Amino acid sequence: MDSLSPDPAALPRLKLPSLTVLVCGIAVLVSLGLAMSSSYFLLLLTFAAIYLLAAMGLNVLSGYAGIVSIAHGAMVCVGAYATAIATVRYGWNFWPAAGLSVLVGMGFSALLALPALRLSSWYFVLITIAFTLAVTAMLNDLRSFTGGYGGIVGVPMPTIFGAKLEGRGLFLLVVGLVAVVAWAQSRMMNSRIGWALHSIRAGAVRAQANGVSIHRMRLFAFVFAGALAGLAGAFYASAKVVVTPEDFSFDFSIFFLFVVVLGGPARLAGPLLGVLTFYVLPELLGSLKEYRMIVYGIGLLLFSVFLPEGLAGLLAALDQRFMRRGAAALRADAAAAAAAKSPPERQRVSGAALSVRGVVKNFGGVRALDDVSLEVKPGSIHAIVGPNGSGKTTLLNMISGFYPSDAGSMKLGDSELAGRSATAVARQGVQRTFQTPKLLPGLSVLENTRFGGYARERASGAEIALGLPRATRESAALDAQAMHLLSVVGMEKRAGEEAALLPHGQQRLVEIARAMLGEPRLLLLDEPAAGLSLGELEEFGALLKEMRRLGMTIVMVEHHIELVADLADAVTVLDQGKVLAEGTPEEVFRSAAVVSAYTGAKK
Ligand SMILES: Nc1ncnc2c1ncn2[C@@H]1O[C@H](COP(=O)(O)OP(=O)(O)OP(=O)(O)O)[C@@H](O)[C@H]1O
Repeated sequence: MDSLSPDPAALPRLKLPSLTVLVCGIAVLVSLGLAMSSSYFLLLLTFAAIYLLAAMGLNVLSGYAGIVSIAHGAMVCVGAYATAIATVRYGWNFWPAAGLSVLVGMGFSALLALPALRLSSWYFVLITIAFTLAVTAMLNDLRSFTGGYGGIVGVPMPTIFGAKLEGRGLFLLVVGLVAVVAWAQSRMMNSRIGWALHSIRAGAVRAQANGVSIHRMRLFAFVFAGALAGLAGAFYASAKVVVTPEDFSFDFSIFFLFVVVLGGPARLAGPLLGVLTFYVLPELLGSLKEYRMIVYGIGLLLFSVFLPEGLAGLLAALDQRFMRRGAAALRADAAAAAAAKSPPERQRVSGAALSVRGVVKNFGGVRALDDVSLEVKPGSIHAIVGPNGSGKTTLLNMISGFYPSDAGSMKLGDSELAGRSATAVARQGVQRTFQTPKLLPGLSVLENTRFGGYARERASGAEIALGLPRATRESAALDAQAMHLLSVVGMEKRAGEEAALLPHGQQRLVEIARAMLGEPRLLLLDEPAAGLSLGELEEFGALLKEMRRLGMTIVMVEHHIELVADLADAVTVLDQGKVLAEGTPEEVFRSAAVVSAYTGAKK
């Protein structure tokens, strides 16, 4: 067996059957729609598909990006009114009106994004509530435009080649759109876009360290959700023929959040399962309809205790129990096959010099770094050592842009790093690992490693969503490179497994592979050897030497003195925020001052 092939005995458990569930669910919906002769049921299923379209948008915003919005129903409402006003008052055809609804949904959603980029989540939730109430109030107040309480009557059906789509035709059209959106969404969420959203949800640090612009990604999530809400609104108006403020009461907005949360947030099949269980089922069981809000409340209580990952999470767990191969494992297989077929060459890296001069950092009254300077030569390994609390991690956090400096300069090659955000520093070619590994939970080893290539990917979001050749080629090539790097750190056999479940030492190796895929000009490692066994330590040392041979510049904070003595070209010793000594390992570790700082012995 090729060394890159995953070991079948350690094959990962199946993960995320979400796409399969979604495809089957859509197939069931279509079959039901085709079999139904009752126009009531057909209309019910049409509304289910419309709600699904809207909920899929909210899943990106609240599920994948983790931004809780209660204003989604209000977005559907503005979309519905945009189509109603354009068609009924101005005589537009349905299609341009639906286009307008999409734009209006995107516009309102982008407006709502502005406070979300600045406020804490609680304040933002309050703003979404206020927005929902304001939209409802406006519907009544702007009577001449919206028709007030009576609403707007006579919204036309869509037409295709002159033929009106009613009943089954409208149903199939909406389900067709749902299928297209689901297909595009599954591509996006299994690419750098989905990983970037995931990293924001998992904590800004992970996102910034990979060069993700948090503002841009959040704005994308808002605009995407707004577009789908607007489109769903257009179909809602058309299917209903009449829109009134009553349709868009407050519980309409809450309904979408329930559907996403109880269906399974950040899972492709979540909204489908949510709509089927919390809309179609209560409607079919007639009497339950009256008690819908009570059903939601009880559902929320039970789910929060027993099924925090929603219905889709339950399916994934069952799946994990009974099946062995899944999307993550299959992706790892494909990457292994590609890497084995044409092994990516280990290319030379153009490591940059790092020059830190007079850096100062205060935390309140604590001076964590006091006039610290160091020079790191390109293509060398520079170790930073010192007793606990001497400022080593603070220095790495400042170089990588996570802490602003109070004074001093930090230059990578010719570019100044001081004053730049962590995202900008990562995009300058600085990659880092953390004392406690920060991998993306729920994603495989390969996917986590692939995320390291985020800033290198050139295919646009649209190319990824549509699966255009450049995006597919680029993704496959990076998958193969990631697999190769995993083999370099000895983790290739675990490529399809969930990274966050591995022992810490192995997670650290995955983090190093992730950082290497970014082809960094400077690699910062924070205690990389912690938790490694003796054998792993030896392999790790060899790996760092190989990286240096390829030209990478490495700065590592490390307590393991033997490893530092074996690897480092230069060492800087920090003590109480000051540079205590610098030089080669031999010079530094012979210094009486250094021995005293470590042992507490008198000089
Ligand atoms: N975010 C922070 N807020 C307040 N004080 C901080 C913060 N980060 C670090 N410090 C303080 O700055 C000093 C240096 O801490 P730092 O974590 O950089 O040390 P270190 O050398 O990396 O220690 P260790 O080897 O234990 O990781 C300590 O006194 C610490 O308490």
